[in-house]
Amino acid sequence: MQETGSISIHTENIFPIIKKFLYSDHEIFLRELVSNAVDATQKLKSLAQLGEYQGDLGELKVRVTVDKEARKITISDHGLGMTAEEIKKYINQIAFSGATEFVEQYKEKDANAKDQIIGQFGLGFYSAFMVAKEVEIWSKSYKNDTLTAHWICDGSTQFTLDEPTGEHAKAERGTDVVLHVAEDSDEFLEEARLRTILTKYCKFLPIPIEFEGEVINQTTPIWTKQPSELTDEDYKKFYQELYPMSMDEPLFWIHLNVDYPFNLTGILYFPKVKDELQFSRNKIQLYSRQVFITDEVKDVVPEFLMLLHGVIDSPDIPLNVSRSFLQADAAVRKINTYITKKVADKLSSLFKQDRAGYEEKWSDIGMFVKYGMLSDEKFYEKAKDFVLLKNVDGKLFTINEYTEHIQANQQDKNGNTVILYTNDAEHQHSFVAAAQERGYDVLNFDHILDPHFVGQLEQKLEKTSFKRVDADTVSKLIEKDDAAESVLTEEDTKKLEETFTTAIANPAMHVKVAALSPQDALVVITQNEFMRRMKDMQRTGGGGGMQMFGAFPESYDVTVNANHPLVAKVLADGGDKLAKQAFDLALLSQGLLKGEALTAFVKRSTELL
Ligand SMILES: Nc1ncnc2c1ncn2[C@@H]1O[C@H](COP(=O)(O)OP(=O)(O)OP(=O)(O)O)[C@@H](O)[C@H]1O
Repeated sequence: MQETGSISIHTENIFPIIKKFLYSDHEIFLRELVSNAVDATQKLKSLAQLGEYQGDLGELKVRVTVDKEARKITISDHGLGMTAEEIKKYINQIAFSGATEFVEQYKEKDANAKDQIIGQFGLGFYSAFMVAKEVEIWSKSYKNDTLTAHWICDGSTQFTLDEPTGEHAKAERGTDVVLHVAEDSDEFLEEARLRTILTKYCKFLPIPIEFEGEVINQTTPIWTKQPSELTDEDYKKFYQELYPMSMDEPLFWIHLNVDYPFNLTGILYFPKVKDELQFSRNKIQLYSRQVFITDEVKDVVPEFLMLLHGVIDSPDIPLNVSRSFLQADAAVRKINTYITKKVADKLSSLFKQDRAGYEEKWSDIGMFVKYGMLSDEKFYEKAKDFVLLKNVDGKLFTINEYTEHIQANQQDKNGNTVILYTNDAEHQHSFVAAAQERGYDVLNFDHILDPHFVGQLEQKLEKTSFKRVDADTVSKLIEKDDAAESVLTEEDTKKLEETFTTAIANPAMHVKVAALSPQDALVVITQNEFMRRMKDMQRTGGGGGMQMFGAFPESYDVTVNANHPLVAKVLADGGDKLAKQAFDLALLSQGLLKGEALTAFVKRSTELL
């Protein structure tokens, strides 16, 4: 048997679901109803432009009022209104949108209609029942000779509709939606609460919204204008309006404006960020046709750009967003890619057009750039030409400039370039100084992201490795052919190693004797680059397989310089005291000598004097 048919829905069952679960936040009822009122007004303006309405437009405001005593909230507009027939069609049929129908009907005549009308699902109106036990509509259509339509519904599937005349007739064109607020929604009868909601969602709606006698919105926010109409001051002023609490001016901004393959406008500001990873999320505000949706932009804006501030407005982002929806939405993915590209292009042009200005801002934008490179391959490809590396003298280089800069001096015997860095120039001063004495350059990688960044650069750059200055003795940092020869016999080498091992008496310190230059220190304490990096990564949340390295105890290499003039003394009788002293001095120079060991060292030094 084969049969086709249509699936039926029982309204009694589906209705509560729409009311309660469609929107997670009850406060958005106001956004929905004000949006409808704005739509009704925009539609009337369109009709007037097309000559289909020739009457007087009057003052096109949307008014919101609250009467706490009578437990009523009223949303009134002076828009196109509805006849009783239209209420039956648009309101009584859930999920039939008059907005969509209007756009369809007029899209040929009025190309802008699509961009101006907010509604699209035919569901928004019913969000009123999230806070109201009864909703009334009083409406009068713009069409000549129509009666007032009066609709009442208590949130069940029953409604009444009549066309009152005489004193009950509505005098003016437009619609009043009256909510009789339910007992459990008292909060929405508070003026302050309503004002907060209105300012949150309706601050930039294109039609004036009056609440308790005061217009609460700006109808043409600057992102809807052309960049050529705007001055730097306009952008800064708008920033201040968006973030009244912010003390700092933004560093620079990007005015977004696309209409193909999706629609998006907005302004993204680069704020001043201090060195630490201060993730001030929830800063970018997401709008759809000037209606605020959310400041949870996680899925629309790439993670690394969450530190940016500003607004994004896209009608392609549905109003009733839910997270899972956003993630899956193809338009949202495209927006994400577009924003990344725009930001990269902006940084690139700043870098090219004003290198000095760019360098000045580097301490603020460096983190965005590095984070972006780490989290987005496409961004890496663009940013590799404008990411800057800073050396210990404060000079900034691009990657290419830097490799050029150290080319002559910092190649090892296998032709690999070795980039030296410190993560704490003060702490590792003796190593930095030793490297500089050799004519090496040392980079400053002291940001929390830098261990990851170093890892990334090492993978990307060919024949290049990174070594922290304290990873080895200076002569071994970059291995050259001119290795010094040891002046010690094998027996003395062994004895020297034993003397030090006994004097140090710490299993975490691995003593080895090496032939360094006589000018180098007698003892150098280093930490293996690989192990240390793994530990660093683990500390900053490298996660996964990195965990195991954290469990290893700290371990250091203690290199004793076989060619140092003092070696003879250590090898002589009683040399262990000298060995201990030399080891402590090495610890001291790295800030590793503390507590009891430090006291003992001071005491021993005094005795020696
Ligand atoms: N104040 C109003 N004036 C005139 N018509 C209105 C008004 N409010 C609602 N309508 C009509 O009722 C229809 C349904 O409204 P509803 O809010 O449920 O859906 P929508 O606005 O079309 O879409 P969305 O679910 O995206 O908000 C609207 O499309 C419109 O035709």
